[in-house]
Order: sequence, then structure tokens, then C-alpha cells
Amino acid sequence: MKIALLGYGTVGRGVDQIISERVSEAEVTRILELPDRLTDARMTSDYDDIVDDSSVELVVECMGGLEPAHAFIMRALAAHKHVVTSNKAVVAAHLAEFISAAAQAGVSLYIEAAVGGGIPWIASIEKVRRIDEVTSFSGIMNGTTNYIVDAMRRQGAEFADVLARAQELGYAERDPSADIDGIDVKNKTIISAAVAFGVNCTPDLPVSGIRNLTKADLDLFAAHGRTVKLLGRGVRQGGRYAAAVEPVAVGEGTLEAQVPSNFNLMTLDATTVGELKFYGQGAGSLPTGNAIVQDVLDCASGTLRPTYDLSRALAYAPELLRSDYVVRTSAAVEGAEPFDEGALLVRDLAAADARALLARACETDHTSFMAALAQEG
Ligand SMILES: NC(=O)C1=CN([C@@H]2O[C@H](COP(=O)(O)OP(=O)(O)OC[C@H]3O[C@@H](n4cnc5c(N)ncnc54)[C@H](OP(=O)(O)O)[C@@H]3O)[C@@H](O)[C@H]2O)C=CC1
Ligand SMILES: N[C@@H](CC=O)C(=O)O
Repeated sequence: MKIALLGYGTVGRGVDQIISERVSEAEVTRILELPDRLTDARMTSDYDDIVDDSSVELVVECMGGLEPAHAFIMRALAAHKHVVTSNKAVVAAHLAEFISAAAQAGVSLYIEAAVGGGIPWIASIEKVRRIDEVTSFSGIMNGTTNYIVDAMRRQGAEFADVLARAQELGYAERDPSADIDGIDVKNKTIISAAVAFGVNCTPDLPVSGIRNLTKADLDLFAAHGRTVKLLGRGVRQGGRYAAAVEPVAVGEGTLEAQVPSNFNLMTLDATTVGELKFYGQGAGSLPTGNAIVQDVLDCASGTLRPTYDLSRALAYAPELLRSDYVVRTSAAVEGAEPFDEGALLVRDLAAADARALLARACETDHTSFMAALAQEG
């Protein structure tokens, strides 16, 4: 199968390397690159050269961003080319539109690499759903923030220094605020909820990140036998669902607390299989390249065609996700009780209400930080 790569950065190079070194079923024959970097005979800066090339059966989009990625994917599908993408921002924003365009053109869309880097998460959810209903999912879905928290906790490193290292290693997004403010996890949570619950997931999730997390916060939680992880979560009950992204203070004894470096750990619960956990590198050139090449091979062999049916009319019910929260702030917080030096406890809040509470606290103290307390046991 002849394929074209759109974008030759961290992920695109990983895909090219894996295919050239390990895969005989596919060949990268075209690469979309910017005009000042046409260093390889396969490269062009004119997308028409790719979309009009009838020998190209599959387009791998790994440029990132919303436009022109969205337009290029739609054109590839309309030209009856299969599409594989690692771009969670464009998938979260346009999944329903892509699914419909792919069905109309009789081709397939593959999005494994958009969530969890090298971890086969999306394909596993699809497989689970052949038999079960997925009732909830939760996970460390961002390699950059896990890398940052892990280094701050284990090596006493400073936030800004570790973020710079995560950028050098190719884990971070072009604008790393997408990582540290939870936007990247929001996109991955929207995609996971869509595939797991069969719903066109709302973009209006409560989202908070780890921008204000300090070493002192980690020490405070460590004194209570916990550490902080940025989690994406989703739950479905009957005809309702909810999803949220927030820092969660997990028990030191949990698997989540032990996840090192750029690794991710995602968990789902389903009707007959029960709890399943998926662990691996959530970011980086070769792990993400691997997930893309797996999609390419599934497409080339014709064995695995994703269905991604988002037709369920579930109601978004944010009150389904409730926790106790710890807030470190100098602002006054209504209904709070003392937790520890400089930190307050607010009991039984819906995630959306907790996000609003944090926004109010930040108006007085812009360094405020809040984490949900994971239930013990
Ligand atoms: N890095 C990772 O670990 C992972 C990344 N992803 C996702 O994969 C996608 C790619 O990420 P990554 O490889 O890290 O990003 P990079 O920035 O390293 O690579 C993207 C490349 O595409 C180029 N590009 C952008 N627009 C165009 C265009 N119009 N025509 C040609 N080339 C273009 C960029 O050039 P320039 O830089 O000069 O603009 C850059 O070289 C993103 O959506 C990201 O979220 C998903 C999982 C993991
Ligand atoms: N920036 C992302 C890249 C992979 O999706 C991350 O750190 O997880």
C-alpha cells in the first residue's frame, strides 16, 4: 500500500523510520513538507500532488492543529483515500464529520495514535464494545504532564526545567500550555468518551490542569499518602454520561501513582470483562509512530475496520462526576474546612462546580491549585 505523510516532525519521522525499517506491506511515497524543507525526492509542499495521486491509497496526517489538517483530511476522504491521524485536536473537534465523510466515500478513518501514544486504547475499546457496555474510563493520558510531575516528585526538579526537557524529547505539544492546562487531555477524553459510550461527546467539559502545581503541593499530598496525577475521566449511567479533566490526588499505593516518565495508564470498566488497564509510552516519536503503523497495517490487510458509531442520544449530565476536593489558596472558599497548612477541603462537589470554584479562587490568588481526592480502596 502506498501512503503519504502530511507533516514530517516528531511523529512523521517516527512513522517513516518504522515503515522503512520494519514493514514491507506499506511504502511512504509522498511527504507533505514546508517549501523551505524539501530535502527528499518524496517531498512536496503542494497538497494537490498528494490528493490527486491515485496511487496513494492512505494519507497519514501528523501535522497537528485544526487547519489545514481538517481541510486536508476531508479532501483525502473525498478522494477515496483512507486516513490515519495522530491529531487529537482535529479529531476531538471533527470526529462525527470525519466518520460521516469516510462512510460516504467507502473508506476508513483510524485514530489510534490520537490517544495514549503507543497504547492500543482506541482499538481495545472498540473490541470491548463488541460484547460489553463501557461504564467508565479514567486515565493518565498526557505524557508531558506525567513526565513533569514524576520528575518534580522523584528528583525534586523545578516545573519549568522539566517542561523544557519534555519539549526537547518531543513529548510536548507545539504550544505546551495545551499539555499543562489540560487541553490535550480534554481532546483525548472527548475522543475516548465518543468511542467508549457511542456519543458525539460535548466539548464543554470541566477542565483544569497542573500549571499551578508546586513541589510544596506534592509534599503536602505526600504527607497524606497521595500524589497528584492529571486524569481524564468519563462515566456513563443509563442514558446519561459525564466527562472531566482535572488533577487527582491518588493514593501512593495505586498503579497510577507509580506511572513514571512519559508513560500513560488508562483504565476502563465494562459489563462482563470488568476492569482493564492499559499501560505504555503515551508520547514520543517511535511509540506514537508505532500506533500509526499498526493502523496502516490494519488498513492494508483489511482485517480491522473501525466503526466509531456516535449515534447514541445520551444526555450530558456533569453531576455524575463528584469528588471531595483539596484547594491550596489564600482566597476565602465558601463551605470549606481545613485540610492542612494553607489547604482547604471542600466535600462532595460536581467536577463542573469544582472548576467554577477554582476560577473564583484564582481571581483572588492566581496561584491557586486544586485536586480531586480519589476515593481510597
Ligand atoms: N509528539 C508526540 O509524542 C505525539 C504527538 N501527537 C500528535 O501528532 C501530531 C504531530 O505531532 P508532532 O509530530 O509532535 O509535531 P511536530 O511539530 O514535531 O511535527 C509537525 C510537523 O508538521 C509540519 N507542518 C505543519 N503544518 C504543515 C503544513 N501545512 N504543511 C506541511 N508541513 C506542516 C510542522 O512544521 P513546522 O514545525 O515548521 O510548523 C512540523 O514539521 C500533533 O497533532 C500531535 O498532537 C500525538 C501523539 C503523540
Ligand atoms: N503532548 C502529548 C503528546 C501525545 O499525545 C503528551 O504529552 O501526551
